[in-house]
Amino acid sequence: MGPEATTASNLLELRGVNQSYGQSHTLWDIDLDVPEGQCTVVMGRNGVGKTTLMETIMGMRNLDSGSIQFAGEDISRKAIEYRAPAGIGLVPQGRQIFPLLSVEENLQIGLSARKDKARSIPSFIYELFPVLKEMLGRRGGDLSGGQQQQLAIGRALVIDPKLLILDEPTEGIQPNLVADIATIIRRLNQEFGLTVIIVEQKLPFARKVADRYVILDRGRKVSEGAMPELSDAIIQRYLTV
Ligand SMILES: Nc1ncnc2c1ncn2[C@@H]1O[C@H](COP(=O)(O)OP(=O)(O)OP(=O)(O)O)[C@@H](O)[C@H]1O
Repeated sequence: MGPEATTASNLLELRGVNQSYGQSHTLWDIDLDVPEGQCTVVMGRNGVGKTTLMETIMGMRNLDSGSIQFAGEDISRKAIEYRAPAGIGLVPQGRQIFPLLSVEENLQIGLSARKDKARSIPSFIYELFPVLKEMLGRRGGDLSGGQQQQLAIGRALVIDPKLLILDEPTEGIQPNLVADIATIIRRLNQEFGLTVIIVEQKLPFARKVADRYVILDRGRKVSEGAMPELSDAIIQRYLTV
């Protein structure tokens, strides 16, 4: 970044984060800056700790050491129940739609985490995803993969988050629908001003939606930068299987 570039302030900042599953040390000394209003993609081969990092940000995993600042507040020791109302929404890996509940009930589950305890689904969700409105009474399990992904994103949005985390949103989605998901993420980021973190394996998709990249390898951050700086040498070293 040249000296003339203005530095965006960080909505989320991790410093020296370590995390373990029992004896297995998974995240090592992670520093992560997530600039407000930008889309950051987290990449890396299978099993390097990407999902664990997202779950740590959500408060689903305890820190061994280090700190997490969100919107200027230290949330390192705050419980998971606090983090959604504070403004962090998660679209989990595999989507985690409740198959026997209706679309409407799946969305209402997201509402319970709202700070203001609002009872109704914000109308912008149906503007973004008209198909959800048409299918409100249908069971989650009867939706197609692409529709379930829209439902999972809609459920994360009902809390009106400042930060939206999507863990492999294109996994198991038909290739022709992947572009739709890219468009949705772009809109959320640019029109709605949401700060976004995506975990993603598909490089063309990452290049399309993200401003910045971060690469993990065996639990450590090994590279980061503006998306155009992601070189073939880095791809070869850390991403190619
Ligand atoms: N609940 C758990 N208990 C114990 N070990 C776990 C648990 N979840 C993940 N791990 C281990 O932690 C490491 C990191 O896994 P994680 O799922 O975070 O990686 P990932 O980069 O998201 O992988 P993928 O791309 O396959 O989703 C792996 O070695 C995994 O086996």
